[in-house]
Amino acid sequence: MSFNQSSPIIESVVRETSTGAQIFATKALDVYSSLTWMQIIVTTIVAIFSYDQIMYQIRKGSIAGPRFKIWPIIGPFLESLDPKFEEYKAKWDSGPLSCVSIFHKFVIIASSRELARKILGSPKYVKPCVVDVAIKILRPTNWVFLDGKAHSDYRRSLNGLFSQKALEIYIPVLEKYMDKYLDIFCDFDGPREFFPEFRELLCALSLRTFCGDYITEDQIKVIADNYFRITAALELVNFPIIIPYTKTWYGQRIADDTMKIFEKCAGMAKVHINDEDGTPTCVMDEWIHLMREARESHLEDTDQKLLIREFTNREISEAIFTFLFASQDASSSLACWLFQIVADRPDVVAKIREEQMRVRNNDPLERLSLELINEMAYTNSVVKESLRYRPPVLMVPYVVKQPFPVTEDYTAPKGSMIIPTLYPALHDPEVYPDPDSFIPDRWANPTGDMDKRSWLVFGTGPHVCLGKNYVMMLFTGMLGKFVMNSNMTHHVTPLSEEIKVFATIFPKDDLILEWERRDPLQAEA
Ligand code: HEM
Repeated sequence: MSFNQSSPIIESVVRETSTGAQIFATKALDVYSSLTWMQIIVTTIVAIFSYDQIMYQIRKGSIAGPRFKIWPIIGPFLESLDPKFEEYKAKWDSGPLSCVSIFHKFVIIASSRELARKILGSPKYVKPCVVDVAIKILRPTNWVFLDGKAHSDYRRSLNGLFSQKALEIYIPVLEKYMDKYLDIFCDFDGPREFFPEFRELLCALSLRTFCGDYITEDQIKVIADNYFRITAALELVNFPIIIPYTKTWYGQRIADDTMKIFEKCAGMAKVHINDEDGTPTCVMDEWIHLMREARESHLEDTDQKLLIREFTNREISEAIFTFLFASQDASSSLACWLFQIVADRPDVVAKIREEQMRVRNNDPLERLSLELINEMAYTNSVVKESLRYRPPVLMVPYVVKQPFPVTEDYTAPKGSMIIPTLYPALHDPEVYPDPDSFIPDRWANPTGDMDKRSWLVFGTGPHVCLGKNYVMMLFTGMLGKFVMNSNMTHHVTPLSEEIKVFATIFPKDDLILEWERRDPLQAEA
């Protein structure tokens, strides 16, 4: 007997079942027609609320989290619009795995070093979570939405843009703008908030690294002034539909205008490299140069062809936009904490100055190079410790692609958001003794895996930060130069050490600094 032939037994079961179903349907209809509208509405609401609570209990299982969803359906949505560091910390401290549920989203927070690493290194189960509007703002064709092999192939073609050889190329441009901004800072009259100043500095440095001289001062100013709208539009909790004159609408307009600027720059870079046989000086040049090299050599080396393909100006503009997006907030956060921390510690300042003069053979005018930066071991330790002590990225949201056995006792359900947290991992006393103290010297002789597996500032696994070497190079070079050539005074307020969350983290008083020029060859004043 085949599966699609019916037997008498099955027929009778079907007959009885359908009679039962008919009776049930008739009864339900009777009950329904005897209900008032009010009763129907109340019953529906009770059913939805009960479903929401039951689903929460099932997904929560044994992990930490509120016993019930206190605010039905929305959960802690209102709190998440104005995130507080202390609330995050309380959540991390509540257990290695904890949860919240906001609307239909079930969110799992992993706050131990081991779990954070496990999640970031499990591309089979998870992929980076992007907010719904991100597809509209960054455009659906953007490489950041790729997953699995498509993502790793694309990444291989981008890695060359941040290789040691490529970083060397960007240094002269970076140094020119570091000098320019240090002059601006020293010319300011008295103290001022440096949160906006550092955001502009970092935006300018990134845009010059990415687009070189193809981008104009005016375009940089417009992007720097409006960039905060993009950050606001891509916050984790935002309305998924773009409504005119809302945060997401402004964000999308700024993103579009910025990508149009980048597209034009990419066109100019192609002319410079391909038609004029020019030398690369920025990321766009280097990208086009790598494409050209691959094109010219692919006959002998088929692997090259796989590695570098022909990218359109539009594709380049979209990728460069993601670099700006990935770098802007995190780098501004690092700048704020780094300069606040250093300005507060004269002993650290003295050591940086001593090292700067030593590695430059007492010539403060020596231009930066990768070789010189690599010799600045102590200055590099200060940057590293600042990143550990105040990691700009607290958490990295991922989404579960298939049921994920995170621990022996808990499997994260498909579709839930899972957030490995970096701050607790970088403050784990097992790896970083006395974690709440700023101790750059801990990096002189790193022990165990503190600078390897546990170093989660830039994430780990297939999505590890593309710009991590660039960040260390840029900030080591910049800190050395700024500390050698200026005196910084931090005007401490009761909020200086408090942490404000705006995508990344910043001092709550927006960092009040005052700068004055210093002659490194003069004896210390
Ligand atoms: C202090 C500065 C920075 C910090 C702390 C930082 C941190 C991070 C973190 C935590 C991730 C997620 C990694 C993961 O999911 O495992 C990431 C991803 C990424 N970062 Fe950074 N980042 C910084 C600066 C930059 C810069 C300057 C660039 C670009 C030049 C950049 C480009 C990227 C890109 C493209 C990704 C996504 C990589 C992928 O999905 O394959 N970042 N970054």
